[in-house]
Amino acid sequence: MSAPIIEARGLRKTYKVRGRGKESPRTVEAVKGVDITIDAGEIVGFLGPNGAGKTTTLRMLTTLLDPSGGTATVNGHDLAKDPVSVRRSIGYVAQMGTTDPSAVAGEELVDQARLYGIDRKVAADRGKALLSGLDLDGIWERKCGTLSGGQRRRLDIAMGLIHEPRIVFLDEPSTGLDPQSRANLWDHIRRVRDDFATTVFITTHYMDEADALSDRLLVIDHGEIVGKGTAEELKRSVGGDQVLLTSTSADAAHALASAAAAILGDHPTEVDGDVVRLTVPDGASALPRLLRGLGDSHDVEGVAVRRPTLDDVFLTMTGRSLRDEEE
Ligand SMILES: Nc1ncnc2c1ncn2[C@@H]1O[C@H](COP(=O)(O)OP(=O)(O)OP(=O)(O)O)[C@@H](O)[C@H]1O
Repeated sequence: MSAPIIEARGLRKTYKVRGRGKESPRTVEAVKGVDITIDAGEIVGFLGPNGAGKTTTLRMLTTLLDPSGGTATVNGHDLAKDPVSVRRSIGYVAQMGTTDPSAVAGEELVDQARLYGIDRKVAADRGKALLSGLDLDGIWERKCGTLSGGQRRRLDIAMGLIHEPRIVFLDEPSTGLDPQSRANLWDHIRRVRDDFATTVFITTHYMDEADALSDRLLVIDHGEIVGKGTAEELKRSVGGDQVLLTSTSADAAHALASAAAAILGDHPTEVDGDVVRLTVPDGASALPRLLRGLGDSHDVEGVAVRRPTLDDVFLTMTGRSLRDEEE
């Protein structure tokens, strides 16, 4: 196995905040000693509610912010000892983007490449290929301010990739985009990884984004990593799927619950009015077995399988809903 492309141990950031008026200064422990291991070519979603510590972690890993403690290597370079090599090997796409509305898209790309010492002609060729790969053919001469939100975000990503970094950090890339542009952006991010084998580290507070895009997730809350794994693994860790059976009455539901237990074995079961809720490891395979076993002996008016969401994962891990935090 090759060495991880990002490895952080006990990474920590404490902000000192000046008190207002006569208030004494206080400290905010934004990131409390996180361990992060990321392999080359992964798309890793860094999921957490607002204020969880995502941007702070990302700014430390991209050398924009000095850690208060801990160590990290990025692409084999030590964050503290060799920040210049770290910077050269990464692309960073900030939440707000970096393009100037009055600048021409192609010139922005070439100027960005020049910062890395890339020849103008090479930069132009590379920029055009990148724009084409991101479905942005034809915007080379356009002023950045005239592009749609989705086009502008894809141009930001092209800016982050122009020097062919092995890792790109994307901070909340789809904030402010409509659902269709978001899904489209995810396709493009996946394509970047597939075409250029780029490792993608993406912060998000959107569960659907983390779920749809990431190979693996790190869930952060109050500056601590509270979960890691694939979306499937995390969902499985909260106890499985729910099979919902609607019966004809509360009495019938109790009888149905007993019959279900006899067929499927002992699983957590709740009866709520005329609904029976069973928690099983794999709802999709349990349901046909259950219905076959029940036959016509019970009146079942409706069935549903509810798979856990990342919100259920967050709720189980923190006792709070990610959705509440978003609101
Ligand atoms: N410069 C700063 N000075 C003081 N406190 C800060 C500073 N930057 C961030 N914080 C605090 O640190 C904590 C983590 O903030 P951070 O921006 O890393 O969270 P986040 O998960 O990226 O949130 P968001 O999704 O809103 O960007 C929050 O409590 C925030 O208020």
